[in-house]
Amino acid sequence: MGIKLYIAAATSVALTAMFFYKLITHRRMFRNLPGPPHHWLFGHLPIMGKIAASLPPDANPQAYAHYIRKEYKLGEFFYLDLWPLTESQLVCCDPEIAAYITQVKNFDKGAMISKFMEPLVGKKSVVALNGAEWKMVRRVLNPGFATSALQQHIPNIINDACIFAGILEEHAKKGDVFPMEEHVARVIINIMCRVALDIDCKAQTEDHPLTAGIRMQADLQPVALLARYLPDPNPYRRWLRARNTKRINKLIVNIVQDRINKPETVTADGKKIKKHHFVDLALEAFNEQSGDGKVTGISPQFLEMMTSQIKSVIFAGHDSSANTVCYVFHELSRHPKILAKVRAEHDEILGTDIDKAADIMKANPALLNKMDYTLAVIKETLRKWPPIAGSYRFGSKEHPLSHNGNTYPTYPFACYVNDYAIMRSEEVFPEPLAFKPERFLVPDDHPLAVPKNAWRPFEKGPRFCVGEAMALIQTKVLLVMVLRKFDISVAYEHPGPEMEGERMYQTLHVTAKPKDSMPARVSFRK
Ligand code: HEM
Repeated sequence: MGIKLYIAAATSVALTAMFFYKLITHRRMFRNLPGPPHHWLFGHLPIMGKIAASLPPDANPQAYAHYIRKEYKLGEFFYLDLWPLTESQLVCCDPEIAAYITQVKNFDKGAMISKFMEPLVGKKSVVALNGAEWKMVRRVLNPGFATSALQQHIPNIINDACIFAGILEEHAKKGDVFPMEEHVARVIINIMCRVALDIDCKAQTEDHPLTAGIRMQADLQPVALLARYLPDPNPYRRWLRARNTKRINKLIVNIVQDRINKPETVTADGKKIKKHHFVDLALEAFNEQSGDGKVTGISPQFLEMMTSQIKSVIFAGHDSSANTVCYVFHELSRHPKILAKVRAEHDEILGTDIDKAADIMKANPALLNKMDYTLAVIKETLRKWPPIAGSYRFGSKEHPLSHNGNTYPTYPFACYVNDYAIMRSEEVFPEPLAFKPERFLVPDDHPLAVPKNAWRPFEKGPRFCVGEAMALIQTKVLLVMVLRKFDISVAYEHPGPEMEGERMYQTLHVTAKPKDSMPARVSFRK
């Protein structure tokens, strides 16, 4: 007994000593590094706490580093000592430093991203993989989202947008207030499922099990501040998530198996019909890489890889796109002159008969490429309201940061390329809180012109968003089908918390979702 006690006491003394040794050496790393005031015992945790307390409790944590930078007048980059809560960070708020990390060196994705995304998309997701495995999966993903494949989907995207317009029409007749994000998310899920899986899950009008599973999984993500860093403390939620994951996986595996067993489709004269759905193109690409030209044994590993990628595109794609559409509606509702210019552009390109717009676009999808002003509006929305704040990368011993003649370590830090801070920076985007689509239309020597590498809502470099083209196409189509028919307004029914005067601030969902899903009212255009 005596010996056991002695061993227990000695172990706890040794563990405490190790903890304090780690604490002191860790905190000392920050002595000469730029950053906000540093506490010898707590590092920057009190600063994080202070900034979090100054914002609404459900504000998306992607904004924290930006507000720390503003509050402490920090420069192009700074360090945050957040151990033991999470990895300590090198926060990058400058386009050129961001380019160094993501475009020039393309540092590996960091651990934070796997922690947050794994419950949604599995262990083998393109979003979190690195090295050769990532390269292989990315090659599999690219063809399904290339512009040539997407062109084939435009008629169906238009059909989904027409159903969405019909749903808004019902709301316009009722004059009710409804959560806009929920409707937009459903139309986008439908589009994603068509493009990725070649299924019409009728997400806008029926409760397909896949739609329900996807929405439920997103809603089960823990959103409290600490839950982003620590394991989910709610065992019931963890169980629900695991059960829902099994259901979603089963649905997707069945779809993939059906596609594998599906006979080749051929034309009357026996030629193979070119495939354009992601699931088929991904299967083809996997086959090519496996070298035998045919999927033979469907191994559990293969199915895990496929399921993970399908979930990745659906989760990475639907939430971010839906949130973007909501913020476009929001900005246009309070900028009537900009809205009038968008409508005028649609009239000019598609004619003034709104009911013919769908057929005209279907007959000539290239018309969407002519909508320069609409594109500028979408880009400005993504600048101000990026659904994903940036990229977490592992620092590298071999590649420190050179800045103004000095060298700074990137290792052992998580390099957080903070696109949110870059795109809301006064020095990079004059009047960052103003909504100015003309930033994207002025010549390079204009004071408003966007500096190189500064607009990065889809990130840049080899790991830029695989769905960028698709996100832009579906957003344009939805705007065309809706804006000339309806006036949309944000309709919070009660006063409540705000961020920088914004009632519709970004909260944490899978990406950055508008507060309370954007309560909205729709009326027929006056
Ligand atoms: C407005 C809509 C969207 C925005 C703002 C957006 C933004 C981003 C950003 C910032 C990243 C990089 C994340 C990081 O480095 O950790 C990313 C990656 C990714 N996005 Fe998107 N995205 C959007 C829509 C989509 C769509 C529609 C898809 C579906 C195809 C998609 C699929 C992906 C995938 C698979 C990755 C991981 C790429 C890789 O690591 O190689 N995204 N997205």
